[in-house]
Amino acid sequence: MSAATLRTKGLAKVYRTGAVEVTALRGVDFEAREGEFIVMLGPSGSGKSTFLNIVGGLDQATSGEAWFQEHNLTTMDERGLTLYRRDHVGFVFQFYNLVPSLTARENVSLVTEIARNPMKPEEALSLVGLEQRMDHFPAQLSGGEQQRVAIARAIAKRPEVLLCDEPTGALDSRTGVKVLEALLLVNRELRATTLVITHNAAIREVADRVVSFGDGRILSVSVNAERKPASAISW
Ligand SMILES: Nc1ncnc2c1ncn2[C@@H]1O[C@H](COP(=O)(O)OP(=O)(O)OP(=O)(O)O)[C@@H](O)[C@H]1O
Repeated sequence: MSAATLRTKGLAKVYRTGAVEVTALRGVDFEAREGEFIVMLGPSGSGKSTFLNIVGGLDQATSGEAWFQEHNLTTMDERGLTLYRRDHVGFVFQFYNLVPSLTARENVSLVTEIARNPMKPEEALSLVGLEQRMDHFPAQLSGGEQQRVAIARAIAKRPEVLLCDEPTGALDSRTGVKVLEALLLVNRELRATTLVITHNAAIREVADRVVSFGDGRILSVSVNAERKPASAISW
């Protein structure tokens, strides 16, 4: 069994806004190995995005620990977290956040220009099946294609960790399946540890493991003895 890429222990997060406190995470113990594909389910407000943001170095825990390989993210300063995000983490969100005035190729170049060991934008776009669309602007692409550009942008730096928050949330079933296929392919090709948050329970079938959140905790973890291909699911 390969070593843990991500690990948390007693991870807790309290948001304070003025006098109001919201406890988003209440002690989460978690481990993800190299190359694992993990689907995270749970009701709205159960802490999934907060968890993803902390292991992605976008937010700080209130207590507990989060580790990337041998690096403790919870004691890292801002600069360390910036380098961690830049060099090791790819993010994919529900809304693609592409620059409208740049082509697909140029959107991916934004990342490859600052990464340490990037692939060429063309290689990343080919991996997600967009070799014919590199010179199109976002407005000339469908929602699913725009999301695949966003995936190409996230993976062009060859991240060890790929974090996806509702990547198919804005897409219909057929388009969402294509996006899921792209995620599964890059997970296989790059061996990036991949965490996918979704409200869509059908997606659980493609995962190695399924983690269910509830009220700031992990309520259950299940292992899929058999994984379905994305083409076998719909919603
Ligand atoms: N920046 C913030 N400031 C204050 N409270 C926050 C903040 N971000 C999240 N919360 C609160 O923390 C709790 C967990 O939110 P989080 O977004 O992690 O849940 P989630 O499971 O991802 O929900 P969803 O599925 O709706 O995205 C919620 O009660 C939310 O209102």
